Amino acid sequence: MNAIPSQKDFLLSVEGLTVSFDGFKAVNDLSFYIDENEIRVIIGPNGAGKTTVLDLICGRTKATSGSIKFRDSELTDLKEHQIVHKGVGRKFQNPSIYEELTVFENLELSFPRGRNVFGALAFRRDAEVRDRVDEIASLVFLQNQLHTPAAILSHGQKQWLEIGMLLIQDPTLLMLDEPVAGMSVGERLKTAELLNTIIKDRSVIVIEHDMKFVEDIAHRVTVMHQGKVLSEGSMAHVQNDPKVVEVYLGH
Ligand SMILES: Nc1ncnc2c1ncn2[C@@H]1O[C@H](COP(=O)(O)OP(=O)(O)OP(=O)(O)O)[C@@H](O)[C@H]1O
Repeated sequence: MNAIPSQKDFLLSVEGLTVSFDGFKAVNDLSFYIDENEIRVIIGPNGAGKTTVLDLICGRTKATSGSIKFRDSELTDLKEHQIVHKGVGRKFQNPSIYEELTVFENLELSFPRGRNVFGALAFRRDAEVRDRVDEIASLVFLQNQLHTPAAILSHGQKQWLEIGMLLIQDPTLLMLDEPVAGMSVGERLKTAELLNTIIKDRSVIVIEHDMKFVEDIAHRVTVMHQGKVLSEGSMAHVQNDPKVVEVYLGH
C-alpha cells in the first residue's frame, strides 16, 4: 500500500485552496506547506491573491473549496476567534493599536488573561503581567517607551507595538502583511532582527514587497501570481526563475 504523505510534520498545510468572488478565483487551487520555526515570505504582483490567502487562513474569508490544516485542526471549519485561540495571530497593514493608551497599557490589554469579561474586571497588575509586558516591550525595542502614549510613537514603533500585542498572546503562527512598509532603513533592519529572534518559538508568514528585507528574513519564498504558486524555494532560486523575473522582479 502506498504511504499517504503525513501532514503532521508541517505546522500548516494548505491544499487545493480556492476562493471565488462572483466567479473570479482570487485564490485558485493553491497548495503550500509551512514548517515549524520557518519564516516564509509570500511575494508577487498586485492582485496576486497574497492578502486573500492570509484572510483565508485567519478565517476572515471563507474558502470556496480546499483545506487549511494547522497541526491537527482543519481551520476552514472554524470561526475567526476560534482560529486565534488555536494560536494563529494576524497583523494587518495598518496598526490597530489604542492611540490614547501607553505602550504598557496596550500590551497589558493584549495579555490573554485580560480577554474575558471576568478577567478584565478582576484584572490585577500582578508581577506576572508586568514581567511579560516588560519582556515583550524589550523584544520590540520599546522598553524605554513603556509610559509613552501610542499616539506619539513613530510609524515604525507603532508597527512594533502591534507585533508586540500579538506576541504577548504567544501565537504559534504569526502572519504579517507588509510589516516594514513606511519604515526607515534602520527600522527595517531591526524588524528583521526581531523576526529572526521570535522564530525560535513559532513560524511566521510575511507578505512583503521590499526585496532587501525579504533577503534578510526569508527561509523560503513563495511567489504568487493569479491566485496560484508561480515559484517556490530559496531567495536565490526564485530570483533566478525566469517566470518570476517576467511577472514580478523584472518590473
Ligand atoms: N472580498 C473581495 N471581493 C471581491 N474581490 C476581492 C475581494 N478580496 C480580494 N479581491 C480581489 O482578489 C484579487 C486578489 O487580491 P489580494 O488583495 O489578495 O491581492 P494581493 O496579492 O494581496 O495584492 P497587493 O499586493 O496589491 O496587496 C484582487 O483582484 C482583488 O480585487
